[in-house]
Amino acid sequence: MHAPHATSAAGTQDGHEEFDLDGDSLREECGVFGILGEQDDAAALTALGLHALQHRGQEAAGIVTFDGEQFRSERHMGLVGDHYTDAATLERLPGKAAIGHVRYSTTGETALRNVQPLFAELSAGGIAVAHNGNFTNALKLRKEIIKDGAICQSTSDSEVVVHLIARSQKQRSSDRFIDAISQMEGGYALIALTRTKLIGARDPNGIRPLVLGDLNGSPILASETCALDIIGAKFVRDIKNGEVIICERQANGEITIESSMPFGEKPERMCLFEYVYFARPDSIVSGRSVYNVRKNMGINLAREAQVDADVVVPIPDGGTPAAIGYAQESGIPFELGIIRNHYVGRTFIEPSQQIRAFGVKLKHSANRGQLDGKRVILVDDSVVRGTTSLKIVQMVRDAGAKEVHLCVSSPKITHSDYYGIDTPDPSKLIANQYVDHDAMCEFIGCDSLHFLSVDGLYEAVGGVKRDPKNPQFTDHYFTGEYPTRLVDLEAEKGNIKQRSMLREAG
Ligand SMILES: O=P(O)(O)OC[C@H]1O[C@H](OP(=O)(O)OP(=O)(O)O)[C@H](O)[C@@H]1O
Ligand SMILES: NC(=O)CC[C@H](N)C(=O)O
Repeated sequence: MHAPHATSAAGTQDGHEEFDLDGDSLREECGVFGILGEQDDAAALTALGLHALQHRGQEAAGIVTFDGEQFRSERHMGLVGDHYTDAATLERLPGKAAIGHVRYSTTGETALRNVQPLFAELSAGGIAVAHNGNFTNALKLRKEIIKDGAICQSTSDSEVVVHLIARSQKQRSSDRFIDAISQMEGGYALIALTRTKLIGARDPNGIRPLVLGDLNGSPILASETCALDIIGAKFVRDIKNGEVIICERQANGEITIESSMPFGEKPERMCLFEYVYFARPDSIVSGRSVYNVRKNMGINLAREAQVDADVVVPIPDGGTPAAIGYAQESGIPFELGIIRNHYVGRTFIEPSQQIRAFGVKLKHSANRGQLDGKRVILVDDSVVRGTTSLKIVQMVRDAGAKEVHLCVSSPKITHSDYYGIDTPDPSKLIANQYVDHDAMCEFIGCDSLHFLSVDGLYEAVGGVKRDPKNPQFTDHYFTGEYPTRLVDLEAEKGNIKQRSMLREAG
């Protein structure tokens, strides 16, 4: 969960560029925001919504508006605040309707051509599409449509949906949209903007979140409720897993909302990592306060891993709510023994292991007064490669701690994600490098090492243990049980590479 990776493109013998679809570190996802409004300020509201969703993706941001006649698009590499705060940019994006996206790539390189929303001219008018998630059969479908004459403009999995919408024989844009997504597998929260409609959809398992909001009668679709809060919009409800929602501006100006369940109804399986790390603590995901759930994780961890110590110290920011829960349950005082430098953006850190390790020091520093001579319990939300833990344990020891115990408020990560989280190759996960628990503890350099159990995590989030026959959440990173087929991964024997003739400059 570090900074954006650089374009990972490598030349092949025949001169094509290959893009690694399987990055080497666990990172953010993407965020989507859309509004079908009444005022000519849809771009400004979308920029605010995207700003609130910035934690979900820091590589690039884009907004597409429709002003009644014309679609307008601005897509930039970098942060929302770098591009969408000045009046001139917003003036170039007039219109009452808009969708926007913040990106952290999971498929396709970090380049402008992959920045969303993607836009296409269809025979029935234009359509813009923004996607959080990852399709597990996009490469297979992409090969098929290219063979059939499609001209792909990006290397993103999301573009396949746009092509399938264009190829659909259905009449209404919403039916074309449903036709397209019914061919896709994987995890997605998708939103689309046509001349009259704002469309949203969640994958049948509901792996990725999407909520419906309302701002004075204008419907809003957003990845998280924090994007509604920033503009003073009301939370209406979660979009259901497998639901397609169509908000439409009728000829008389009235906005109607229609919902359908084209794939039938089944229980939701929200991604547990939204609760562990991704979502903002002030968001409500599937009816649960992310902050409270994280505190529960810390409470359950304190019950499972009882450590005799003087102080509980979070590794900020991710570990803070769980550390509060741990301290409350154990009765051990909570202190800010590590201070985070908020001016080190996630983008500061470059993707080589050497510089990434350096980045941890830039970001965190020891608050010696709270650590010196103490037995310290460090609490973090997750351990992926172990880079953060290794450095921070050493830092805390250097600050005079007598003992350092690392308590992690999620289970060991043993499997990669293919639904929108950019995870390392499984061989680079520390839990696979050090299968022996004591060896992992020794490598990290702590006196003891504890992970929350899978059941402890389930109870913290949903109140009950995991049902092994019908798991209530998506949890493959901890269990290896994937909720969908992994079509491309199986077809490409684990080595998913997407070939492109173009290596984009800049
Ligand atoms: O084992 P690693 O590969 O080091 O990854 C795990 C670390 O990454 C995340 O933090 P992040 O750097 O995203 O910062 P944040 O907690 O401030 O969001 C997470 O909270 C862990 O501290
Ligand atoms: N992290 C995401 O949700 C990324 C969306 C899409 N798969 C992309 O790479 O652009």
